[in-house]
Amino acid sequence: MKRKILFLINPISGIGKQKTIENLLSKDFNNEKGEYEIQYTQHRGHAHELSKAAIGQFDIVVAVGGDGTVNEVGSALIGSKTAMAIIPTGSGNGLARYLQIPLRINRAIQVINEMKFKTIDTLSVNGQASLNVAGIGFDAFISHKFADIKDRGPLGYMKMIPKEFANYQSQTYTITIEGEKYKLPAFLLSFANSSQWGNNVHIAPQAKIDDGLIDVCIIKEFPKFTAPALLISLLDQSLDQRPYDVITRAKNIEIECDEPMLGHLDGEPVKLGQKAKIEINPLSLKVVVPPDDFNRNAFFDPLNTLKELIPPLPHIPNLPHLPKGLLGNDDK
Ligand SMILES: Nc1ncnc2c1ncn2[C@@H]1O[C@H](COP(=O)(O)OP(=O)(O)OP(=O)(O)O)[C@@H](O)[C@H]1O
Repeated sequence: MKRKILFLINPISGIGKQKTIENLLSKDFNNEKGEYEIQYTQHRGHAHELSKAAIGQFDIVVAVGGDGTVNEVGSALIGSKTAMAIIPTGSGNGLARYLQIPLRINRAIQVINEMKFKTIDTLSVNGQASLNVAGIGFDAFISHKFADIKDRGPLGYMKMIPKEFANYQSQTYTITIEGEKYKLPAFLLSFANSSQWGNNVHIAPQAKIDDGLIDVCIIKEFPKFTAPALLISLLDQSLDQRPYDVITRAKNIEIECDEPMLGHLDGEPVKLGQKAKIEINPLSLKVVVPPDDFNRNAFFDPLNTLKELIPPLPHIPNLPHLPKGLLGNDDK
């Protein structure tokens, strides 16, 4: 069966890799599997509008961009039969990396040729969708700053984060997880559907995208000189082993704060007000993923080969409640 595919290209995402896509599509897209159309997004929100209009007209909408573009496309397709595919050309590409979609455009096109589908969970934050990771606190503050700069790409983040970190003040939040309330100062609160923000920075190393649960990560206020240890644990996927931070799983979370909260949905800045309600929407979005042996059959990649030699971390069981000892009863 030939499928109808719409490529939506965000021309400002990342560092401009997407400029080669029309050439690569004419070379690498398998015309026996489908026929495609291409549209370029013209403004923020345009990919969402075009994706909504594509439901019933197209079988697959391809987000060619970063997590912001993926959020716009995926949020429009939730609950529909139209699937989302990704060609990662953004700055972080968190969801694409989690789903093991190659970062090289020609390889990502070959994934689409394979037409393998999977259904994933999505999150809702005050009624707005997040597909990868949503958050409140320092990461949200960075997403608001990043939205205003022209210097995109991973380097843009690397320049901005240390500068903003030096002056950032943690806020106190009241957190209700599955009916239990906690009050504490936190550097950031993350609500993870996949395991990573992007660029292989893992906020929730054990998160599974189809388990019907949100991995809630609370990074408590900490002395700034201990930041390198936190950074290492984010990079080597060991945040869940640090005694200072809390990762638990839940279907519903409520966050309250005396000040209006800045939030982000997949890296896109949002204003949340003084109350945020986060819920899981289980198995609500159809996506295109690589077949199991796709990356194994790729050309020899020494870094990937090395990664495969490292045994995976054991899967932690679901934790119904926050470990109270960690937060201290005075915080309740
Ligand atoms: N033509 C356009 N002009 C300006 N902004 C656009 C245009 N098309 C899309 N956008 C917006 O660009 C923003 C950034 O896109 P995207 O998130 O895909 O890239 P990125 O930020 O470089 O990558 P990542 O999210 O992976 O870090 C999104 O908010 C999107 O809505």
